[in-house]
Amino acid sequence: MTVHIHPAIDAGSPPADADFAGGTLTCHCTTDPVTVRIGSQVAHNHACGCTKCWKPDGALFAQIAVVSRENVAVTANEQKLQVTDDSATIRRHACQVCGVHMYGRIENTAHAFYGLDFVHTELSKETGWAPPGFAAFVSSIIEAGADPAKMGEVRAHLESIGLPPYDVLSPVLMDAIATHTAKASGKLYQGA
Ligand SMILES: N[C@@H](CCC(=O)N[C@@H](CSCO)C(=O)NCC(=O)O)C(=O)O
Ligand SMILES: [Zn+2]
Ligand SMILES: [Zn+2]
Repeated sequence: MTVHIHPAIDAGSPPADADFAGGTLTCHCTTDPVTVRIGSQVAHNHACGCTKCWKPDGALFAQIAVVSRENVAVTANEQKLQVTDDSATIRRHACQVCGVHMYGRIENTAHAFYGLDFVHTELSKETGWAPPGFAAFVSSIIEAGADPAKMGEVRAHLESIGLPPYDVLSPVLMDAIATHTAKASGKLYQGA
């Protein structure tokens, strides 16, 4: 079986451009598309298997990265955006017409990732974005209907294309969350 992860990832991601300063994300509407200007490079780009992140039709995974919220600006047709789930930590702003998620924002100031927005770089025509470096929430693809018997094959394929598979986030991000929690509870000195 050939495993298809995501069209942009299957095609092979171009390398990051060291001087890359961002680009414009455009939704899939053929008329009056929503556009979002990203004013910097992104970080922690990854394949995400969770059920909440937007995936192109037929894709097993989403491709999603983070960027400082001050570098995210809706530049056209903002009236078409609606939050998919008000109760989610990440408030995903989706085009109501085509369904594409344009950015996800954390409004909880106490959250470890407050200040970061979640974006799908494949919505931009520019090249030079940081490519995905790992796969997160891999087991979650089962929740979306993937065959549990195929998980060994999916994980082996992710490894083979340089995306180490994790069932939560990457160790770097999980350590960042735990550090934030430990500082908040006083187990770790705030200045560490
Ligand atoms: N099994 C669940 C997991 C969903 C989940 O926790 N997703 C993560 C990662 S999204 C980007 O990497 C998360 O942080 N979610 C918070 C939120 O969505 O608000 C499932 O698959 O649904
Ligand atoms: Zn749209
Ligand atoms: Zn996700």
